[in-house]
Amino acid sequence: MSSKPDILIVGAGAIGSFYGAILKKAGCSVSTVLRSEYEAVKANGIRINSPLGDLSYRPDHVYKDGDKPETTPDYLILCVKVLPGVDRAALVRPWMGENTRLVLIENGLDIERELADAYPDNPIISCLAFIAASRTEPGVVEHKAYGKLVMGRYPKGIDDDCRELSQLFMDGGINIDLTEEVVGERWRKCLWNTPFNPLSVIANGADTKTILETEGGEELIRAMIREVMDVAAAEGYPMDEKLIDQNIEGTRKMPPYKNSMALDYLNGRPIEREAVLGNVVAIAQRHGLPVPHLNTVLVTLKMRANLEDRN
Ligand SMILES: NC(=O)C1=CN([C@@H]2O[C@H](COP(=O)(O)OP(=O)(O)OC[C@H]3O[C@@H](n4cnc5c(N)ncnc54)[C@H](OP(=O)(O)O)[C@@H]3O)[C@@H](O)[C@H]2O)C=CC1
Ligand SMILES: CC(C)(CO)C(=O)C(=O)O
Repeated sequence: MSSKPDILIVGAGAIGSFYGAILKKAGCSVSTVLRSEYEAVKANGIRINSPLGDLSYRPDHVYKDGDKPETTPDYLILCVKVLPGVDRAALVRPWMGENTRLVLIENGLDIERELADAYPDNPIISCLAFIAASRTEPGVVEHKAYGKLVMGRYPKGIDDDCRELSQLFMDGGINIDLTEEVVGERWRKCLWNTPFNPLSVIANGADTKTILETEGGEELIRAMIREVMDVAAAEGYPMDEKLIDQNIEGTRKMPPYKNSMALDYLNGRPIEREAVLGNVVAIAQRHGLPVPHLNTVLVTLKMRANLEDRN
């Protein structure tokens, strides 16, 4: 029996499968809850093609929605897309024990609240993933680059659970930044995701190079970043102006890149519009702050969704 914590990944897609592999490498028992890829993973395990080497593994248990587990995990890592109509609190309910720590590795803003409300006695660790990974076929994940996680206790602080989990990820070969202010870090990541992800969808799956090099593209991104910054400041998370240049310069240095929302759009999957953009606009409205660029993009995406009968 391993003395390492038991891990359960709910939603073992690109992110869940990859970080599950890292914890497996660190010696943890790692089980998964799957939906469409259940049969494939049960039969063949999970294959991860990665610059870090062969990270393929067989989960200790492979569950599907509706299964009843015999034990509950020490850490439940939730990695489903944050979508309207997906009740994440209900999704994890069968697997939550009294002492289970709930870990979110998901994009977006204000995405912890529904889980904190549903499980007030379970600690929540909120994480931001800086990684390029995607599913290529059932049970197969292509990890292209990066992998760092920024991690902190929600709503704030760093506790022993954060320290234990971050050490396990580091043992598995991943860089971790622990933060006292994970909500502020979500805002900081949204400086990038909130402009780039939705624009790439409106632009029919455009990559970062196309977005920045199209005439007027960089100006549009800058205006959107500034609006996100204004909303963050109104929420109590002021940020340095320099971050605008840093986000642009950093993106220009990357090879042309299609973010996770662009990939969802291109693959006909629902996009995380509300988590990444709608919530920012809603918070701006609460503060009476005009965010004309963000709002235009949001409404255009809603029109597109109506036309295509998607979310
Ligand atoms: N991919 C990336 O590079 C990055 C992703 N992120 C964020 O990480 C999060 C996860 O993204 P990613 O891994 O790419 O997404 P994927 O779509 O690859 O994975 C999501 C997984 O959740 C599963 N799922 C959804 N609903 C259920 C359910 N009811 N029961 C069981 N499983 C379910 C999906 O199954 P099914 O196949 O049936 O839909 C799928 O396996 C998102 O918030 C994303 O924004 C952040 C940074 C980078
Ligand atoms: C920042 C980035 C681009 C990769 O980590 C991401 O969050 C995404 O693809 O949605």
